[in-house]
Amino acid sequence: MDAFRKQFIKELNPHSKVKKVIAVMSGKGGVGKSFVTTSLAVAMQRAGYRCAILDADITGPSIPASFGLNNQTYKTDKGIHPTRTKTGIQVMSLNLLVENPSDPVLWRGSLIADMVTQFWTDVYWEDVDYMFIDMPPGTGDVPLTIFQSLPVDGIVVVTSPQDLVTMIVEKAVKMAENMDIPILGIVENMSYFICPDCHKKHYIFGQSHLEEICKQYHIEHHLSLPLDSKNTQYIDKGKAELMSINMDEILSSILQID
Ligand SMILES: Nc1ncnc2c1ncn2[C@@H]1O[C@H](COP(=O)(O)OP(=O)(O)OP(=O)(O)O)[C@@H](O)[C@H]1O
Repeated sequence: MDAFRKQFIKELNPHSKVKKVIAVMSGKGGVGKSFVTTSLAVAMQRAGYRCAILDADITGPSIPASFGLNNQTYKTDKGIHPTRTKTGIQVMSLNLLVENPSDPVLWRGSLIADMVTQFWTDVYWEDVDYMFIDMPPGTGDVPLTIFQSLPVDGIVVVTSPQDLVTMIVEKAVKMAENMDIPILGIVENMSYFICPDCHKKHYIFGQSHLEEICKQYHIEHHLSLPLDSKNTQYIDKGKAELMSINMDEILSSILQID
């Protein structure tokens, strides 16, 4: 990281240990960024690494529900302890701190960015190999502040196959480039659907533009994920850790960070 960027980075809680930080971002909402964050953390934890999820999607925090987590945080002299999932993934989210998770968060951007920064400075993250940040959607003020405040080692961009999204994903890729943070891969979510009756692949949102984008921006790793109702059900029931999605293409890129 260059000296200019370093001066804005906030100090991690001195009791915490976090080796690598991966931000999962999308150019716009509704592409399944939280789903991909969850899938990456589950797959990486299954591969034997100690993982954490920092839920920075403050206005739509869906990570705790996908693991069936309720308010189980507590505070000691080391800081606020994150909640652990059944397989031991450490999770911190605003929804674990508020009394009523369905209350809307009516905060200005600066307050949201402050909250996320506090998840870095005040939470006690215990021996984390890979922390995944579920970023707020888009390329606006809040994601920008988070990228400037936290030492992100790499970015995974999530997209969906509509034509319109191509332009928006380019915005996300360019934002990463401008900040000089490497793009570890692009995940095209809901890329296709396999019909359970005829077993044919259907491209319900249209043809993919993933390869063109990756070629244009020299991004080596990309992955297309199907829309699979079995996985929606696992998430809805709070059993994300039972999903089996092959994320190897992106995991291998993450594992290459020095
Ligand atoms: N590939 C997929 N297969 C099955 N279900 C999916 C898939 N991607 C997302 N979903 C489901 O769709 C719903 C919305 O996904 P998610 O919460 O990740 O996205 P979002 O909040 O709308 O978008 P984002 O996180 O990009 O702002 C969730 O119930 C999730 O489980």
